[in-house]
Amino acid sequence: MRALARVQEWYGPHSSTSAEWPVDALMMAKGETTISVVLPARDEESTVGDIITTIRGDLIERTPLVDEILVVDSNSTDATAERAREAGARVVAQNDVLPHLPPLTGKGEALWKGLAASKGDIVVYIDSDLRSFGAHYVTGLVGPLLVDTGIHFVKATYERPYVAADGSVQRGDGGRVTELVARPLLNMFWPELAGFAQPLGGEYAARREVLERLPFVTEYGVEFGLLVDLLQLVGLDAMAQVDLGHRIHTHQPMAALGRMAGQIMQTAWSRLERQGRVLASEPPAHTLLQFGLDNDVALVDVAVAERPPLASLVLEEDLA
Ligand SMILES: O=c1ccn([C@@H]2O[C@H](COP(=O)(O)OP(=O)(O)O[C@H]3O[C@H](CO)[C@@H](O)[C@H](O)[C@H]3O)[C@@H](O)[C@H]2O)c(=O)[nH]1
Ligand SMILES: O=C(O)[C@H](O)COP(=O)(O)O
Repeated sequence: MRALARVQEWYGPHSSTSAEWPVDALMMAKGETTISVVLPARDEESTVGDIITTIRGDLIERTPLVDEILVVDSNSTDATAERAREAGARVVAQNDVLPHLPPLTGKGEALWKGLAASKGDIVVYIDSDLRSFGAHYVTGLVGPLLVDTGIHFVKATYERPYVAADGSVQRGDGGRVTELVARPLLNMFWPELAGFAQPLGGEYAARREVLERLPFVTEYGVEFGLLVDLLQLVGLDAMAQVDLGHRIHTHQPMAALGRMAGQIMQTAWSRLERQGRVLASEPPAHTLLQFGLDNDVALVDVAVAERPPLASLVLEEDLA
């Protein structure tokens, strides 16, 4: 656990640790508020089941804090959907949600479809590749929302080790795109968000009414886009941060992280342009030339698309 006292002033006024949100106290604060946990999952058969089993056992059966567990199967080719169903989640296929819309791809699309397919007043997003998950991830994220009506969004922070293939652990070396791309960009252009220590982390919770008013960038631009757009929509004072201890997940190879970095830079550019802070004489290129170990070369597309706020879609469909 971080020495929170030392970093509290940087984490912002609404910072806490998961230990400050015991489940019994949350049950008293919950009242009629309903809570959905939404897990995007692409080929996560080895981890998704254990995460759901923990949520179901601790936060539905033992203490009924959570009302719904929804897995969005993001075009998996493995047994993700079966493992999730066996463990007790409702599973929807990403492309089966709002099927009249042409499908888009990636994690942002999974999260937007998860919002559309879930019902809770509070939506908690949790990645499905976590190897360090505990029920305190969910209780920590919903705590500030249940007790303070002025808080609309809660983002996790944690220590992120790098776990090498041989099992050796390097403290502080995880989150490479976070440290090399996302945090420098935020510090340059949205310094109010610099206190979010893990801006790319996949664990956060928000009120449905707020999420439905936000556009969702597709692919891996989604977390960066949500943070910047939330700052504009609700302001920093409605955004909280909770320390969940540590986070271990499945590391992607460097080339995949290069593509992720490209998508995040495209997202940052789109927000700078939208906020009138850069004037583009031509749009940024969205191809990335990548070199492999054996001089193999690939030209990949790192463009991101965007889903409109869900509330605007519902309104359009109501009017049609
Ligand atoms: O097309 C996709 C890609 C990923 N995922 C799921 O999204 C989660 C996170 O994806 P992952 O590939 O594990 O991302 P990371 O390498 O862990 O990237 C980090 O940085 C990303 C960019 O901000 C965030 O989206 C991630 O949550 C965060 O963990 C996992 O459950 C995936 O199965 C999908 O559902 N669909
Ligand atoms: O947040 C990040 O930077 C990416 O998830 C990569 O994380 P990793 O370096 O721990 O694989």
